[in-house]
Amino acid sequence: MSALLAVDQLRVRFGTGKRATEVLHGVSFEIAPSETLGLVGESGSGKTTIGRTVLGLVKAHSGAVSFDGRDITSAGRRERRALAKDIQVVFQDPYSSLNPAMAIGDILSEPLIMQGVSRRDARARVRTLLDQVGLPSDATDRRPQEFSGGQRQRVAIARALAPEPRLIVCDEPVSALDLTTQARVLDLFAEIQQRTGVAYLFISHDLAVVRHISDRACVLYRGDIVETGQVDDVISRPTHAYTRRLILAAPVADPDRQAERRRERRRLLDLERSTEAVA
Ligand SMILES: Nc1ncnc2c1ncn2[C@@H]1O[C@H](COP(=O)(O)OP(=O)(O)OP(=O)(O)O)[C@@H](O)[C@H]1O
Repeated sequence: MSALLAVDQLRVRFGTGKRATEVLHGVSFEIAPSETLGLVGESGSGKTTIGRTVLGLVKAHSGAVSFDGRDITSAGRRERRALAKDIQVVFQDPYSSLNPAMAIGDILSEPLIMQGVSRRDARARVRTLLDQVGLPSDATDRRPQEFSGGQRQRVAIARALAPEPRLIVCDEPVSALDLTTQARVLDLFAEIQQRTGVAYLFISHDLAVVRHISDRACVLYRGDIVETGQVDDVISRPTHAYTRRLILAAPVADPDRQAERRRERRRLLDLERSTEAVA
């Protein structure tokens, strides 16, 4: 695989001196062009920190992150600006990620104009973007608060697509949406990938969501990747106890099976705790 993004032995620490805490302990993975890599793990495992490091918002303590062969970790301001076109982001909360004072047309055209695109071309591009994410063209004059959560997330996706990026970091982009809207937005991500060839680093705590969208998946546990593979293999043949627990945590309709899964999850958790106590 020739990697679009390569993360190699990434360590991230927050704080300094005695107060420094390491939250990523040497994480490595790659994403190929047009591929979706799902990054799954419980709250606090370090998923967002990985995404923010890829976006250049968090400094690596050691290790390397390279995009298309260029080292991102040591990129200066000018290189960062160039990379910002190639690597975009969609955040979890469509309510706080869009400026409520701006009309959708301005939200989408402003970054293009800042890149030197003429106002006229930017307007035409905004119409195409709205069409691509399934929003009506009259959305340009309306403000974010006039839209539902799912529609706002479509605007956020359109904004990420505007500079024609090659990678989008999707940080829990459907977690704030109801289940039906989640499925529609996930389908939109897949459709956009087919059309544009963009790659995704898809961060989620939800294994079902990761399974729906990803080609491969990495399981992150307390700052370490404990499992990597084709998403169906990771789910059908988990090798790490934490992955097994994660799978058992997903709800099933049958109450007897649900109770059985709960017991098995508790057993694995007790086993893990007793192993930690011995260590
Ligand atoms: N700026 C920061 N300063 C200090 N600690 C931080 C900072 N950002 C994150 N952390 C800590 O790093 C750890 C990993 O956080 P991170 O947000 O990456 O986890 P996560 O897996 O994305 O969790 P969640 O799903 O809850 O967002 C947590 O213990 C968090 O408190």
